[in-house]
Amino acid sequence: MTRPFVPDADAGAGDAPLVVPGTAAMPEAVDPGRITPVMEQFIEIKAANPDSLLFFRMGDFYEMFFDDAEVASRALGITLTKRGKHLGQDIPMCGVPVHAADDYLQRLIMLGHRVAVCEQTEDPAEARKRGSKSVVRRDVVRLVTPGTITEDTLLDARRANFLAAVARAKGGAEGGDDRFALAWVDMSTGVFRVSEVEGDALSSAIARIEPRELLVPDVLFSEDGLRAIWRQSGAAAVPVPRAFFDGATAATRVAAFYGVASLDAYGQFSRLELQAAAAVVGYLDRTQIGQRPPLDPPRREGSGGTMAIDAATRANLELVRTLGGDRRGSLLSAIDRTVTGAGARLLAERLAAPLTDPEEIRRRQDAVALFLGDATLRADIARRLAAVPDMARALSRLVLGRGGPRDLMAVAGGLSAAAGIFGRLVEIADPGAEVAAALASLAAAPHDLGAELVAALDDELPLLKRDGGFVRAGCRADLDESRALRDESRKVIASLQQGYVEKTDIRALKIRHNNVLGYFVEVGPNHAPALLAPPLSALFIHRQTLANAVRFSTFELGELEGRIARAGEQSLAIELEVFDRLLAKVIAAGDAIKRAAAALAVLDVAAALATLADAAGHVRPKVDASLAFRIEGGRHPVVEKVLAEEGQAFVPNDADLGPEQGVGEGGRIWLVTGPNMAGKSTFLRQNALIAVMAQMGAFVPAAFAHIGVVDRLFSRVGAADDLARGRSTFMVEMIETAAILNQAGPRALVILDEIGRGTATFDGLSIAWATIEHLHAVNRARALFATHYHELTALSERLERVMNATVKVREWKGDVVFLHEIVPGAADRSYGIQVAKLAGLPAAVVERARAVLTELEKSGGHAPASLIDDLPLFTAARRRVAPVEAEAVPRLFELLDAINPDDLTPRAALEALYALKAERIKSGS
Ligand SMILES: Nc1ncnc2c1ncn2[C@@H]1O[C@H](COP(=O)(O)OP(=O)(O)OP(=O)(O)O)[C@@H](O)[C@H]1O
Repeated sequence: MTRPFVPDADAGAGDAPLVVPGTAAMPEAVDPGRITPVMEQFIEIKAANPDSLLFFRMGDFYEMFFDDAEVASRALGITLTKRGKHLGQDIPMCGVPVHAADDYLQRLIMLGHRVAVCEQTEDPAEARKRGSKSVVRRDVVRLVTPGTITEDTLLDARRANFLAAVARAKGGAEGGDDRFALAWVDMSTGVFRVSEVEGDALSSAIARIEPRELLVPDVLFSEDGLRAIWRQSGAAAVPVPRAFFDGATAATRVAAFYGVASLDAYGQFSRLELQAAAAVVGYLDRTQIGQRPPLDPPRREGSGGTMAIDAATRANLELVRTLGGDRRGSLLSAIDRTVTGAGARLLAERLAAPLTDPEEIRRRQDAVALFLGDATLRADIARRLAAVPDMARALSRLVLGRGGPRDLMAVAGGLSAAAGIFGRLVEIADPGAEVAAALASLAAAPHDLGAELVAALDDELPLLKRDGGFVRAGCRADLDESRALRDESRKVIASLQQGYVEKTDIRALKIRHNNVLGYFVEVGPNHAPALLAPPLSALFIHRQTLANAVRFSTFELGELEGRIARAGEQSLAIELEVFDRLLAKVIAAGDAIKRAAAALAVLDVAAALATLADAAGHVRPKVDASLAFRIEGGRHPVVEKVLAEEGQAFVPNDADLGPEQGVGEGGRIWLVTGPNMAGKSTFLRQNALIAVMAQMGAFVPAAFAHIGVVDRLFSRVGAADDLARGRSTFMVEMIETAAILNQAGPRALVILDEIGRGTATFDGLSIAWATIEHLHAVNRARALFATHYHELTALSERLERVMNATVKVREWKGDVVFLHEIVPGAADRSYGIQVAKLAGLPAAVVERARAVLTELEKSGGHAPASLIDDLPLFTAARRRVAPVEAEAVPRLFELLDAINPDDLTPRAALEALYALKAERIKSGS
């Protein structure tokens, strides 16, 4: 029986299946009378899984048919063929071999498809017993979606793989704000979290989690204002029937998932959080088809425990990937020295959610300090950790029934490394709370089980348990016996062949094996007559004649075959029994194993941050509940690394944004002016990154740092286009600035880089001006503001907490030399022309720009009419336009004006291009 993708009937379910836009659909009309039984079976199963590509198992292949075949062949670049007819039409088909299916699955999942894996659920021999026309039973055993994968080959070892669901409570009739809840799980490790967020924090919460797949109630899927959030999340967003989120049954459904009567033991959850959690577990039930992933109980995350960083800030600071989407060049890749996948995932999680509790931060710092103080210990732990397999993910596969012998071995390897690491660290007198907690988890790990696994499993292991050969010799006497019998029989076959060669005098006679005939004797066609004729025909029974071989069976071979098969079957049965016994023990010890894996990840992160601090000269920041922000000799961790690779030094800089005695309450605002390329943006960002690193518990690239916890971090760069969302540069800039001015409080850290640049000079200047005044008077946040508007520096005279800072440059023989040093004061001029010269602008343009600048400066910023006429570039251009062409220009402009590139299909764009070209030819003739 296949299960349609519908919510539980008892959850007040409708019968709407989950439909993901863009996936293949089945032909509407089906005439079962005219199709083969297999096709009939396919159509039935496909109809129950309309939202997924159906991998239909046929022997050694997964086949796809109809639209699925077309979609998959295009996506995978595999050949599309035909198989039979349906309603008079050819049935398109393509297939992938089972042994390589993971690769293809991965590619389809990456492209946002979902795949229903349909297996043969009985032996073909069983089907034959029901009659020669019977079709092998098949059933969908699993739906593979981006957020529910567990295979190492499909997962990124160094990244969590979250499936998230979002539930909404509409604001009250009095116009209260909407509230949202998020629930997110990593099925591959068992993490399960829930959290409630205000409407304006939804996108930043999703940005922090970075889910691979996001379940959204279908009513919210296309809602204006939310659609952009789903799209921006980068996750595969899936509209899910509302019944998945049903509030009345949510708590019961989550409790049922854990097999408990009530969730009280797991903590208190809001109704909205339970709705999101219930959607997640409901979806897991549907996609895992009866297999229950080993999830930890849901844990509630309060919103106050971590630094709020919205999506734009995350992107702008390039925390986990660059603006271009690469991991290389991000803060995470610059600071990641972890040696295990689990450690890398924990580091990424900590970077995405810096803490706000100084005490908790201190505990993490203590662990880093411990490893920093002892290089030998650190190197030893890193070496041991490097050999640790991904225990958490192996465990998850085992519990889901998808694990093999190698997963058992991964658990064994992890446990034995855990024992070694425990032994190495337990001697330390005062390891600090974080390491002590990790050690307690390591101590509680099931070490005996680890030893038992190692004793039972062979050194070389097959991927699948059904291949056998994974139980170590000497582990079970009965297994050794039946293996000996099997191997003995193989020797008997070799001697039988020798006997037949002698008996027939055919040296080329061979005994071979295949799945159809079993063991058989094979000779070339020239030797066949001898075996077909008496006396040998009494011994050799003819089975098959091929172009280049003739095959026979014998009574003795048949006998032996039976013995070998029985021995083989018996060996495998014993091995599977051993597997199941070990598996049961591993599952029973699952929680302790998971805790040990988590402890190893914690140690990996602490040791890795210590390694980084040691190599890159980071110091332990002082983090407390004050409003201080004093950095001495701060550096940008990524730019410094890039410069170092080029053999250049980074110039460290100080920042002090904390309140100052005698200058009123609130943080200070540094207004940074300076030429292009001087290092303003680098300076701004480095201070934000230092805050993030300090609060995630890392040491920081500075000589000294004192930070009063930052509760919200904002970083904006003016004039960042957001064409994908269809907003103009300036609009984006203003929306983002508005968000800051509305949300930043005295604990926030605000980084504004050239806000106001995207519009006319005076408008931009006025907006920047008013923004600073507001930040100063209302938000009172600690802020860094970089600008090209030198006029703003006058603000420092009026506003007590606004300081001017500038980046030092030196002029040398008409060129500009950047010193990258931030000093008090305002820039005297912008050096834009010198920078343009450095960039290689043609000398004539640079010269002319200098002349124009002098004129403009003389006339106080207004372009005198004489200047326009004098412009040599314009006059030159005017001269070059021939009279006939000049006439054509307005017409060309007209054509261009009529074009709206955003509305054009590729074909219309091409036609527009032809029209322009035609006009040009007309004017030239
Ligand atoms: N402290 C520093 N030490 C050494 N090199 C630096 C430093 N700061 C910046 N640089 C170098 O200068 C380059 C330009 O820096 P940045 O982009 O921060 O300048 P900017 O003043 O913001 O320029 P623009 O106004 O054009 O955006 C960087 O790519 C880096 O190579």
